[in-house]
Amino acid sequence: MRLRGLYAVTDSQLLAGKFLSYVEAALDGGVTLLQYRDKSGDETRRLREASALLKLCERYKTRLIINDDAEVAARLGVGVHLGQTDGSLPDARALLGHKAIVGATCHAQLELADKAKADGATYVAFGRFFNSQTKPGAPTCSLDLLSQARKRINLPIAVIGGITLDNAAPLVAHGADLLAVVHGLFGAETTQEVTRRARAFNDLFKPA
Ligand SMILES: Cc1ncc(COP(=O)(O)OP(=O)(O)O)c(N)n1
Ligand SMILES: Cc1nc(C(=O)O)sc1CCOP(=O)(O)O
Ligand SMILES: [Mg+2]
Repeated sequence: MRLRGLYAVTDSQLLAGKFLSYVEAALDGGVTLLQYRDKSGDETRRLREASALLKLCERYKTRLIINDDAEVAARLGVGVHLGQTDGSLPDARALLGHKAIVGATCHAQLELADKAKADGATYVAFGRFFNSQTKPGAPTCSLDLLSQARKRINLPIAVIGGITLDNAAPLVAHGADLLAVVHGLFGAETTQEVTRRARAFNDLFKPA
């Protein structure tokens, strides 16, 4: 499977009261990867919500990724996204097997991407590219760094941080494969608008 297109990332606060309906609306518009990102620390909730997302993903033939938690990913048989302090990537790879998607945060550091690749990552993620309501304090990353990464790293590249339909096109032009988006997708007033945005993000990958 080619990892290219919209990478929808959930946010428990933003999606409170509309979690499954908004995620399904995004899946309707087309999602290459769906990341379950929950920072509540409530493991029971995490397993319950991730299981519900897995059912939806199976219906839409979308791959599910669990943020931070390789154990939950292993229980569900899905992929994981690990930041620099989220545990060992080689251990996660060993736990999940060679077919699992394992992503790694590389901030704005090419050396971290080299290491992630050597450790068995499926994709590398750079960010944040713009002001982010979800994670305002994340380190910043430039388009120039993205171009360098594209030349140097032969893995799918995810980009993240403040991405919207208005600012995403240059990221694709500079080599991004996956647009990882929270607010720019789910910060919509209606499910119809979520679906429209998902379609429009995917359209950015179509040849002109
Ligand atoms: C696709 C993608 N890229 C980066 C991140 C950030 O991961 P991390 O640095 O571990 O920060 P948290 O998301 O855990 O707050 C991500 N989740 N997804
Ligand atoms: C979870 C996350 N990680 C980032 C990084 O730069 O590593 S930015 C970010 C937040 C993404 O949400 P939004 O699309 O609302 O900005
Ligand atoms: Mg993390």
